[in-house]
Amino acid sequence: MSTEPTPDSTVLDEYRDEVSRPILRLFTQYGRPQLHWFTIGVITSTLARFLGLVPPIILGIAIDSVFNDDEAYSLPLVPDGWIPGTESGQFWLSVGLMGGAMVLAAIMHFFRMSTLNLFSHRVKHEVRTDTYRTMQRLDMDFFNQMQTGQLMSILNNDTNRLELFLDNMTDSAIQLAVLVVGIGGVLFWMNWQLAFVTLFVIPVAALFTYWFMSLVEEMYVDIRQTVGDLNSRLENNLGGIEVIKSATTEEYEGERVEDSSYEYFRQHWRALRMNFVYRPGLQILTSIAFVSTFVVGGIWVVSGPPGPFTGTLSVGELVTFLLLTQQLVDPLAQMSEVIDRYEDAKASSSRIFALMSIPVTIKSDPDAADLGNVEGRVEYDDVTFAYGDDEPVLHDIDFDVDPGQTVGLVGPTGAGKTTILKLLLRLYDVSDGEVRVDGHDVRDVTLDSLRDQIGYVSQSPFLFDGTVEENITYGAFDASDEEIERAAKRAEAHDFISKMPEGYDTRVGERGVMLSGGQRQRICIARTILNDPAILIFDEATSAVDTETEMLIQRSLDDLTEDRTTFIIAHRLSTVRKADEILVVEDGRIVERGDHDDLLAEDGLYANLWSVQAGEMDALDADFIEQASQRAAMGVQDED
Ligand SMILES: Nc1ncnc2c1ncn2[C@@H]1O[C@H](COP(=O)(O)OP(=O)(O)OP(=O)(O)O)[C@@H](O)[C@H]1O
Repeated sequence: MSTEPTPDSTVLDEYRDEVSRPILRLFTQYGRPQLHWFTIGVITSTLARFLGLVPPIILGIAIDSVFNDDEAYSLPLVPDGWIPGTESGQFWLSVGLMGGAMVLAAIMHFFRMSTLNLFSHRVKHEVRTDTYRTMQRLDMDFFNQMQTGQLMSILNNDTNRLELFLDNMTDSAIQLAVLVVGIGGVLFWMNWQLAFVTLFVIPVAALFTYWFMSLVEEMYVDIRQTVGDLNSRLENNLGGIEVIKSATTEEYEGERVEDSSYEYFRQHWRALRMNFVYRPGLQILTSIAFVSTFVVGGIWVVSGPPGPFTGTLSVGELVTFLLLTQQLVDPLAQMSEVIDRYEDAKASSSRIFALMSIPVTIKSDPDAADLGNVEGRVEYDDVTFAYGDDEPVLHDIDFDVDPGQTVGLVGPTGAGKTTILKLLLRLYDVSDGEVRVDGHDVRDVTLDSLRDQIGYVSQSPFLFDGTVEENITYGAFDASDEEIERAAKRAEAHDFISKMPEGYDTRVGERGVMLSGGQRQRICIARTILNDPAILIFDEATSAVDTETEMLIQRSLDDLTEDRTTFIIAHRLSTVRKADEILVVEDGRIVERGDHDDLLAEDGLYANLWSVQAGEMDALDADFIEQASQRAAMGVQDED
């Protein structure tokens, strides 16, 4: 069974170790704004528990004074003048007081549950939204290392654990505190000697609990981590279900899920086994308290004070003692659940706070200026870049682009083309050198104002689950129907959208699965056009559409790109042949630059790539080549 730490567990562990007192922090940071609900919850819970003590006390008094006639009827905190003189009056007073206390306790329980649940749900809501907001601002490096399933597990499972802890545990802890203090007080007030017999278990239970907590703390951290690992595995597999089916690896994946699930089971079982010792242990302790009280009290009532004890004990007092002891037994035995939830919540909140304390390096400087509307001059000044601590993938990248120019980036796969443009969006910061837009270093302007000026159609177009229209208007939410349609027409998307059953209202499915790759690309292009940025980046944006559609898209984008700085990354060299300048990237360096004709004349890598593409066509069917050359010739004539 694999217990290798996942990369994301090491990222989180690093920061988790620095999180101190996560539960206290949870209360101070997120509980404070909801303090009023918490306070009402604590007060009503306390009152409800105290009211719960009234019936046994009244019952004891009634047994001794009304039924046995041993003692005068007297109630604590009630002046004797208020008490009826007749036995039947005292009987009905007892009934009324017990009934009243029970009804009041029920009302208090209603308020206790409503307020504590409101408190815990609000805290959970705040923690979850805050964690999400913080998380989405973290650096791309972080997302590269973390698994989506782990993040989902923090946002969902861990925050749910907090809620479970906050409502149930707060209530149980209050119950326990009130009962220990309240019952302890009443027992001491009634008969301090017998109270010692009943309550000696409390310090023993506290020591036992401390021992248990110190043993299970780390186990709960491991459990939370394995839940995340299992989530990641499931998330990965569901995302790759097509690959699994086509590679017929269902059996293999079934085993991998089984391994992850078994690991979760194993970790959980470890903690549960400890619980199996702790829980009955507590039960034994509380039973000892009950039985000892019964034995000592019983002997006392029947044949006078045993051993070192002195004074008298009535039957009513013993009944009250036993009923109250019984009330203490259950909550004490439930302590294990409280501890369980507490440790779980502690592990969860330390993961949440660890995530929140991860430093963000790609952020707007406090003195950062607003970039405003730009002309579109872009300069790369001797840029070197490495992902994380890896070897640099870009070296001495140096080029200038005038406003309105179109620049093509070509080169072998993995050469660094996409990375170059990610630096312009400031998804990563350069290791050395500078990237400037209109003369401003991208690190000196606010991130939002920079990214607002840039439209990026990525290599793997991403659509949100929603309608076509929602996807096109993403980021330009108040665009009119005409604007949406115009953008779609320019992206050559309007025709296929109109043919869909519900047109622009057609749902695209998760990640746009109900559309073809080319359709997804065109919707992403329409989205970018609608946002109307000054700088456009098309990263293999038309790689999934056929050459004819690509030509049509290019033609309709011509006037759009005319006065905007445009970067086009393409493997299909015909896509960039019209560019003002083409940068040929190889192994993270710009090895050639110039326009199409210059580069062909240079007879270097570009010319080779061009011949390879032409060479591939030689190997194709003669008819197709004939038609394709005619189309290519048409495209060239158009360009001319
Ligand atoms: N997030 C990342 N973390 C670490 N290395 C990365 C990451 N993304 C890319 N790389 C590496 O950086 C190098 C350049 O990748 P990049 O995606 O920029 O190449 P590219 O020229 O755009 O390739 P392609 O044409 O296949 O899209 C590659 O060696 C790649 O493995």
